[in-house]
Formats: sequence, C-alpha cells, structure tokens
Amino acid sequence: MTKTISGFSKLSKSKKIDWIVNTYFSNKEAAKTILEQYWNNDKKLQQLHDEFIENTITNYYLPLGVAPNFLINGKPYTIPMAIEESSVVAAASKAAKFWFDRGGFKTKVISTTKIGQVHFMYHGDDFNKLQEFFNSVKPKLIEDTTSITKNMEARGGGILDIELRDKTQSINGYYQLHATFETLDAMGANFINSCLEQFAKTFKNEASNFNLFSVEEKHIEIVMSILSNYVPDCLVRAEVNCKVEDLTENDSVSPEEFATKFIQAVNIAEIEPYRAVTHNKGIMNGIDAVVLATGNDFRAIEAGVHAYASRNGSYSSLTHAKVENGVFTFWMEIPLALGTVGGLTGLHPLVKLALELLGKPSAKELMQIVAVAGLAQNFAALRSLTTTGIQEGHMKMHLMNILNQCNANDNEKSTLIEHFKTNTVTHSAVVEAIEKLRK
Ligand SMILES: CC(C)(COP(=O)([O-])OP(=O)([O-])OC[C@H]1O[C@@H](n2cnc3c(N)ncnc32)[C@H](O)[C@@H]1OP(=O)([O-])[O-])[C@@H](O)C(=O)NCCC(=O)NCCSC(=O)C[C@@](C)(O)CC(=O)[O-]
Ligand SMILES: NC(=O)C1=CN([C@@H]2O[C@H](COP(=O)(O)OP(=O)(O)OC[C@H]3O[C@@H](n4cnc5c(N)ncnc54)[C@H](O)[C@@H]3O)[C@@H](O)[C@H]2O)C=CC1
Repeated sequence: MTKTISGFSKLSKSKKIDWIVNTYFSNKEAAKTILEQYWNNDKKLQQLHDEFIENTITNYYLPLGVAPNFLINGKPYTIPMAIEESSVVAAASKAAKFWFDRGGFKTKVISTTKIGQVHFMYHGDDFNKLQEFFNSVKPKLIEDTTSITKNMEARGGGILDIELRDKTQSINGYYQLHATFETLDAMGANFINSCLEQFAKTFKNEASNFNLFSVEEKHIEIVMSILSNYVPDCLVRAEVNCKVEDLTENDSVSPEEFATKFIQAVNIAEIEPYRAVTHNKGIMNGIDAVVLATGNDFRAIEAGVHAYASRNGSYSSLTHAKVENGVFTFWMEIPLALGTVGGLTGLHPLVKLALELLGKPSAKELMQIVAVAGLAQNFAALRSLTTTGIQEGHMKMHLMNILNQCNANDNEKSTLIEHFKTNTVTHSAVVEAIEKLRK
C-alpha cells in the first residue's frame, strides 16, 4: 500500500485518522483508541486545540508542574513548568528553597530591543549612492508603516531605527536594512515581519524611481524580510549571592570547598565547549519549561540563547560565578524575547492559568522569571554534579518512570519507593527488585 497521499490537508480529522491508522498500523483499532483517548471531552476546548496547528489528530500531553518558593527581587513566586524530564521541577524547587533563605534572586532587565532585517541585492558599485538613496527614503519607510505601528506607538513602542548595512565583503551585491524595534509585551514576530515586508515594498518601489540610479541600480532585488531571533540587546540578568559561609546546608562538604568546586565547574564550562553545551542544556531545562508553560516560542528562545552563548567565537557557559570579599556570586545574562500578549498567550487555557499564577506579568517581568528558572536549574545541577553526582537525585526522581515501565502496581510502587530510599536506583536494580518481589 502506498504511504504517501495528495490532498491530506483537505480531509476531515476523522478521515485523516482513518488514513493514518490504515496505512501505518497493524493494530488499527488500538492506534485509533490511543489517539481518541487524548481528545478532550469538551468539544469546544478540543476544537481550540485542533485549530492551533494544521493536520491535528490528537493532543500531546506534557505534565505541567510547579516550583514553589522562588523569591525574586523580594517577591514570592510559584513558577509553572511544562516538561517531560524527571528531576527538573524538583531541582528548581530545591534551588528556590535554598536561595529563599539567602536573600532570593536579584534580577534586572538590561535592554528590550528586537531586530529585523530586509535582505536585498543591489547591483551597483557605488555604496555612497545607495546610502544617499537610503537616507532620502528612510522617512518614507517609516511613514508607510503607520497603519501597522499606530497602536504599538500609542503604547510606547514601535520602530526604533533603520540602518543600511553593507554586507558585500561576504556576498557580492548583498545589503541589509537592519531595523530595531520595541515591541513591549509582545514577542513581536508578526509585528516586526509586517513592518519589514512594508519596508521592502517601499524600498523597492522608491528605488525604481530614484533619478540618480542607473537602470540596473534601480532594480533592487528583495531576497527576504524577517525578524532575527538573535536578540543580544533584549537582555536580562539574574543573580544570587550570599556569604561563602552561608553556602551549605549540611556537614558533608564545607562551604569553602563547595564554592571552590562550584566555581571550577563553571570555569570549565566557560572554556570547554563539550562541557558548555551540557551545562547550558541544564539551564535550558528551566528556561524551556517556563517558556512552554507560558505559551512562548521555545524554538526562538533556544536559537537566540545558543547564538548568544557563542558570541565570542566559541560556545561557552551562560552562567558565571565568583567569590569576592567572602561573598559568593552566581549570575547569568541572557537574551529572551518573550511575550505575555499575542501568540498562544491569550488562547491556551493552561497558558492563561500559568500567567495568572505568575500574577499576570509584563514581558519584562516574565524575562526575569524565566532567567531565574534557568539560573536555579543550573545551580541545582552544579550542586549535585560537584557533590553527590547527578545520578543520585536524578535517578531518585526517575524511579517512578522505571516502575511504570515495569507496570508496577500501587503496592509494588510503595514497597520499592521505600526500598530505594536506602539503595541506589539504577534501571537494572529496579527491574531486579521488582522481579524479586513478584516471585
Ligand atoms: C533531585 C533533587 C532535587 C533531590 O534532592 P534531595 O536533597 O534528595 O531532595 P529532598 O527530598 O531532600 O527535598 C529537598 C527539596 O528538593 C525539592 N524536591 C525534592 N524532591 C522533590 C519532588 N519529588 N518533587 C518536588 N520537589 C522535590 C523540594 O523543594 C524539596 O523541599 P520540600 O518540598 O520537601 O520542602 C537534587 O538531587 C537535585 O537538585 N538534583 C539535580 C537534578 C537535575 O539537575 N536534574 C536535571 C536533569 S539532569 C540534566 O538534564 C542536566 C545536567 C545535569 O546534565 C546539566 C549539567 O550537566 O549541568
Ligand atoms: N522567527 C520567529 O520567531 C517567528 C515567530 N512567529 C510566531 O509569532 C508569534 C509571536 O508574534 P507576536 O507579534 O508577538 O504576536 P501576535 O501577532 O499575536 O501579536 C501581538 C500583538 O498584540 C498587540 N498588543 C496588545 N497589547 C500589547 C502590549 N501591551 N504590548 C505589545 N503588543 C500588544 C499588538 O498589536 C501586537 O502586535 C509567536 O506565535 C511565534 O511563534 C512567527 C513568525 C516567525
């Protein structure tokens, strides 16, 4: 049977499912049952989810957890986290609790500028002439976007500037309109892209009538108009600090030794890309989970953050740590273009709930919360890595997943949870213990 189809997008949801199960599954009924099991009984709610994307066949659940006890600039928060990986929420919660008693997290939004570019080809050899044309047309570029920018300007945002950039050193004939924007509480992708497409239209039209251009020069080719997800000027800083002597909770490691090893671990991630990638993955455990829970675009955040981590030519740690005058400081500055309006934020009921849980933050406040979740996660991971090792805590949290894989019943679960309080969790140890129990 052929495994391709034309016109799939035009089929109804049930016809799409029929084609999928008939084409790809041996047990068609079982496949259909799983897909239908995840539908919501509330038809309106299901339709809302069906319409978020295209060719929807069912819902894909991720758990929504919460990490309480975050103190950020003196304000308490419970942070929502949507994530599939065990131990992330526990780690965030543990770090929150630890820093709650040590002054909490201090954060600051450094800047909020977003970027968009019109990429174009100009076939002339006189850059000055192109610059002259750009200077003459710049007011019109802005004027022609009035209908798009009116409301954003009324709120205090809009287009900040447009520059002409010469990129011919890299590609023959390649130039850019490099524009900066303030999009306030919106992530801004649609706003920026609409402005850019209008710039491109006006720029091309005006060039065709610019008297100083030759016939060839008049023919500007627009390649594309798109925002950039690299936003090094949409930056937030999150920090924790305390006296070194306050760093520990138990006697297993001295505070000085803890601080030294912790800083060594950060220094290694600063200079060693193999470690930096894993180190930053741990930071993104926290960041992505809050970004997802608040309905933001995690691909945009991921791309922008990793580009920032490579900004000095080598992939490096996003966090830094030091001890100065007996004070331990651990901090991070990262770019986060987030929205609390637009996109899914006003549509998905759980996203609305997550934002309400956070006290309906502005985009700037959300930047600070998300950065804190990343810093907390990294603190928890580094603390485990440099003391007990990661597996102890991680596997303790992962135990339930292994028990579920083994189809453990409630009795078996409680017996084995008790057993593994004093025994090391590994996959084989759990399987062995469950087999023993069932004999
Ligand atoms: C896992 C813990 C927290 C255990 O830590 P613990 O000390 O065994 O936990 P505890 O049972 O003593 O509880 C202390 C607190 O931890 C939290 N906590 C504890 N258990 C739970 C739970 N079940 N549900 C919710 N919260 C939990 C909670 O805040 C709790 O306080 P309480 O609520 O009791 O007042 C610790 O070992 C830890 O932080 N480990 C780090 C885990 C981690 O980073 N996981 C991420 C996945 S690994 C990875 O992807 C990234 C990595 C590590 O590769 C990055 C890198 O290399 O840098
Ligand atoms: N490369 C990328 O990152 C791309 C991302 N996207 C998607 O675009 C979406 C985000 O685009 P947006 O323009 O942010 O969303 P959106 O198109 O839903 O619009 C947000 C709009 O809300 C209005 N608004 C109301 N109150 C506001 C306030 N206080 N501050 C600012 N604006 C306010 C403004 O008109 C603003 O343009 C996301 O779903 C993202 O996945 C789309 C294309 C490319």
